[in-house]
Amino acid sequence: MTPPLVLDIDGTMTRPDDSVDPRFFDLLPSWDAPVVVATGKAFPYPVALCHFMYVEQNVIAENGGIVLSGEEVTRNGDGEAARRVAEEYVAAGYDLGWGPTDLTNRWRETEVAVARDQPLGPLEELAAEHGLEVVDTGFAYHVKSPSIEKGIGLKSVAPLLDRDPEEFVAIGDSENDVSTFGVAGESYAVANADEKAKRAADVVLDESYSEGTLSVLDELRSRA
Ligand SMILES: O=C(O)COP(=O)(O)O
Ligand SMILES: [Mg+2]
Repeated sequence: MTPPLVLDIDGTMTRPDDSVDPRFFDLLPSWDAPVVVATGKAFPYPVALCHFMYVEQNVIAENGGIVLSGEEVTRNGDGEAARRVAEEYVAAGYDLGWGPTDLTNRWRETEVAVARDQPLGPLEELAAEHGLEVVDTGFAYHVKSPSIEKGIGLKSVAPLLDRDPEEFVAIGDSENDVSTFGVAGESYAVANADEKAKRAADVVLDESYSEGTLSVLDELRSRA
């Protein structure tokens, strides 16, 4: 029996150029267990990814700020506080770093993302003043509620899929996957993962990015 999966997107389903590896479009629709996409990205991104991969929309977005399974959507976290941090950060002369369109925050509801080329110190200070934290995913700084994590999202999605969280195999690349690794029964960090993810994972893979993730899926299928 192939196990249910909880997969991170950036750094895990993607190739080094940040594109999603097209092999998942062939592999995941026929995976005979639930597949949950768990990401720090704004909600529309993973929903669209599942739609175009023709995979059921089981999504943990915004690091657990929004959780979707079937028709059920739950929103958590203090988006208002995160937006106040962003306003004060910009008022202090800094920039969120995404340019005039800033789609990543326009579609984000429960946290704020800041580009990694922006100053981190002042952002962390402002976040702490508002009871929030900053998580570095290797792709962006996320200003978020400390109590919201992907792992908590997995605990809420699993029963909706008639599964225990421990049945899931988790694959990820950064500190925002550590909580998922703690909840899933089996966890893998791709070779490009940050130190926190590598320390938290059961296994650190030799291969990076989607190559690493696909090697795990191949192995899981051979077990079935
Ligand atoms: O949005 C990010 O910064 C990272 O996204 P991820 O959690 O899918 O790696
Ligand atoms: Mg990632």
